[in-house]
Amino acid sequence: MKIAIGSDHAGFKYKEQIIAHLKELGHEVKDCGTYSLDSTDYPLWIIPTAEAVARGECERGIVLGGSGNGEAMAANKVKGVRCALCWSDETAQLSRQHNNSNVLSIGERMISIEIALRIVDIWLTTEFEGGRHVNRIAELDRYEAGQPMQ
Ligand SMILES: O=C(CO)[C@H](O)[C@H](O)COP(=O)(O)O
Repeated sequence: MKIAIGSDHAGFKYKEQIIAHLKELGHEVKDCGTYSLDSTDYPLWIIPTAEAVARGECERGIVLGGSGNGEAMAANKVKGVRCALCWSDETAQLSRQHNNSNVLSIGERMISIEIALRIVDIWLTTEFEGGRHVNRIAELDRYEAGQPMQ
């Protein structure tokens, strides 16, 4: 799978470790930065990561920051992106099964690297359930396309 990944300074260390992990698993990685621990603004790196997924260059994306909150917000500004902030096995699993998330957000200051890597593994290998969730996502897509909810 081709995976885009991006972080700010607060997610940089885990980004580097997750890149190594993904490569060990045989995935192709597009590193969208940042490239150092120097303080920076997360939208600069997260939006391009999400855009790589939205335009189909990458199948999935992973974004990281201190909490992962702003990173999820930034990624979800990009049309076609469904970014989920995950902090446990179950949130990672459900973000795929119910939400068909195509971008994963992780907060480096919130969880250990061991949990982060397990979340990545679960998120990459869990399938979307479909069924009742298909229409819910279609409703989001319709709203994103400018159609009224009712
Ligand atoms: O998680 C984040 C956004 O949601 C950022 O990584 C965090 O706000 C950076 O904080 P600081 O500039 O204090 O290192």
